[in-house]
Amino acid sequence: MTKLSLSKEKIKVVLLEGVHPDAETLFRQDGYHNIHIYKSTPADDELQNILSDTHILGIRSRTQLKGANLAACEKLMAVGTFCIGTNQVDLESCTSKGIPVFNAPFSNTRSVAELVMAEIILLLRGIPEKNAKAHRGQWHKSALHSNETRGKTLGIVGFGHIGSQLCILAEAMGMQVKYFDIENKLPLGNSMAVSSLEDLLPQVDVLSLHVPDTELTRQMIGAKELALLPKGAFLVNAARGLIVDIDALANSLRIGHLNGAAIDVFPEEPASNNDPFESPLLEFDNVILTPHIGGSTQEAQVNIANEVADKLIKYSNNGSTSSAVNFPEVSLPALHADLTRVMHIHENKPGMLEQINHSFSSQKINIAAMYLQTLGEIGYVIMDVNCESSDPIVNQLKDIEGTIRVRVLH
Ligand SMILES: NC(=O)c1ccc[n+]([C@@H]2O[C@H](COP(=O)([O-])OP(=O)(O)OC[C@H]3O[C@@H](n4cnc5c(N)ncnc54)[C@H](O)[C@@H]3O)[C@@H](O)[C@H]2O)c1
Ligand SMILES: O=C(O)[C@H](O)COP(=O)(O)O
Repeated sequence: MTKLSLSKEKIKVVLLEGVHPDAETLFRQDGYHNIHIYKSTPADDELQNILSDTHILGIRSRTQLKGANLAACEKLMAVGTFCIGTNQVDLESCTSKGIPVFNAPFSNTRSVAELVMAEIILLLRGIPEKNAKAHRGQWHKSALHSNETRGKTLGIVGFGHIGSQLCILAEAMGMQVKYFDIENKLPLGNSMAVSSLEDLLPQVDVLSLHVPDTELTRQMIGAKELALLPKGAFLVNAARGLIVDIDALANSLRIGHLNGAAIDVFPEEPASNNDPFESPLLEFDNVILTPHIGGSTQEAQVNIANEVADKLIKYSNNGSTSSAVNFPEVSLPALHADLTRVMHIHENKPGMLEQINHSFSSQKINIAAMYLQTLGEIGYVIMDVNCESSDPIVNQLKDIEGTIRVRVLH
């Protein structure tokens, strides 16, 4: 069995934010027992303390791994975001520290699309308002502003995994789908691409957002864009809170321009279920408010736990970085019993390989196999070698200027 330079007993795995227990099970089955589980994100001081000796960290969308938190991660080897989004992590800093970040790019796609489809039906029937009134003892039987989905136009912003999955569900319900994406995307079924957001907005009955949180998407739906939607339209946001100007949305609902909304994500979200939730949208009966649960189904959480834990374990056990979001991707075979695997993460600049090769030849170490991949500023080279002790070569490799990290498997 392959031995890690740091034994599995010593590798500290921290799983925050109630990551599904299947992840812990997978780590334990593989021999990792130094596992620490937290239901939410600890407060900043405690978090920094926890992170100071953590080797493998699992988070969901809430924990911010930036600035001081990331600076506290002196021993961090790999990060798993047990969700789709990775905007909560400073990916550039992770890369420059030689830390690969893994996510689950489509394990909760279906869950989000189903929730959004359900919300579209409820909004078009005016259910949120009728439900709220019924809870207050008011009977509101009326067909006014109550419509079928069939024949209505759904505008989708971001035609990626979730947007396109939603398109399939919406078309099955008889909706006409029009979408805007910054990339050229294949129109599925009868859907039609629209060349700009401004062109899309006036054409839709319901607008649903499925873009990541980036500099380009932050506040992409503000007062101007809301005004371009037809009077009586609906907005759904199950993407990220900062994509919509929430005050402009509240204003549009207040003046009766929008007829309702379904919002799952907010510019500021409570750190845990014990913290209060505040939003300018609380006053509106015609708004469905959900606590960022688009991907929170048993099916999705089980899939995510297994997918991300598996990627983290593979990286720790054999160095594979397949589907890392910020790192050169290398898929490695199992290490031959007679060999030692030396993994060298370095700044991607001319002359590195020459120096690495020279280190091995000067110590008369035969290289049995070599794998190399680079991505932007970073290079990752893996050598399976014949050597009695790895300490001398590791020390020599660490001395090469531009070396970020060296790991060894026996
Ligand atoms: N509410 C939840 O629980 C939940 C669950 C999963 C994902 N999400 C959010 O949903 C987002 C989308 O998920 P996905 O899996 O579909 O991602 P994806 O990467 O598959 O698709 C995103 C699409 O948005 C497009 N895009 C990016 N910038 C754009 C811009 N400025 N204008 C127009 N299009 C743009 C991309 O080209 C891509 O096609 C995630 O980034 C995440 O933030 C939320
Ligand atoms: O990015 C995601 O996948 C969603 O926002 C879900 O995040 P969560 O796991 O924190 O609910």
